[in-house]
Amino acid sequence: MIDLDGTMVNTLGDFAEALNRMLADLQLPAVAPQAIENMVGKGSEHLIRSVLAHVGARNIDEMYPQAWQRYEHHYLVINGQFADVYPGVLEGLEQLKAMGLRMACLTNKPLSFAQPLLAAKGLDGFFDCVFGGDSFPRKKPDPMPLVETCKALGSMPARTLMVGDSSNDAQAAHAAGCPVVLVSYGYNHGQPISTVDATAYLDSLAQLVA
Ligand SMILES: O=C(O)COP(=O)(O)O
Ligand SMILES: [Mg+2]
Repeated sequence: MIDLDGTMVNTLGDFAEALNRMLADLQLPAVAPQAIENMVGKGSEHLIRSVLAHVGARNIDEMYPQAWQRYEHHYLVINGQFADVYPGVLEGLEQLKAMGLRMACLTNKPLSFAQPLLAAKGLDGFFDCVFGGDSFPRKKPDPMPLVETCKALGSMPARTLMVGDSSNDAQAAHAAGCPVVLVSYGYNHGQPISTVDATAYLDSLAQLVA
């Protein structure tokens, strides 16, 4: 099970672009990409609410439905244009595929954002299934998405590796009973990844099989 944002694709540019187009529509000030980095990983609603609070919006609950509608519109237009696959990802996925392993992409991103992004970056062919933050009633760090993904893969949690970039992924994996490997270059809410308990830490997905 491989996470998407911060693990396979650096989507910070996409988030910044879609959020700033949303903020312009709402006549609110823009946000810097560095400020967004710490807010990514807990799904779109958390991200939008955090950004609205960051720019000093009032009545966030009232504004939220329109903010989400503008964000979704803009995100789907720009999806992948300001995002890059991290070095070593393609190599790592090819190595895993060559071992005959079944693979799932498991992200908190909405499924309607995740699928076209994987396709645009040429990563969709590696995965037997793709699940988003809206595929199950609860998101990571809840263990539910991992438990359900293991079922879809036909694999026991204890024999199913989660690969991610944040404490969200690790917490969900621990609770689901899955081993977890974390990459050092992702987002992790602004905290060093070494502060999060994991089976191993990698600087590149190309190191995973070794
Ligand atoms: O919070 C998001 O939208 C996505 O985050 P994830 O791909 O790291 O799960
Ligand atoms: Mg992530």
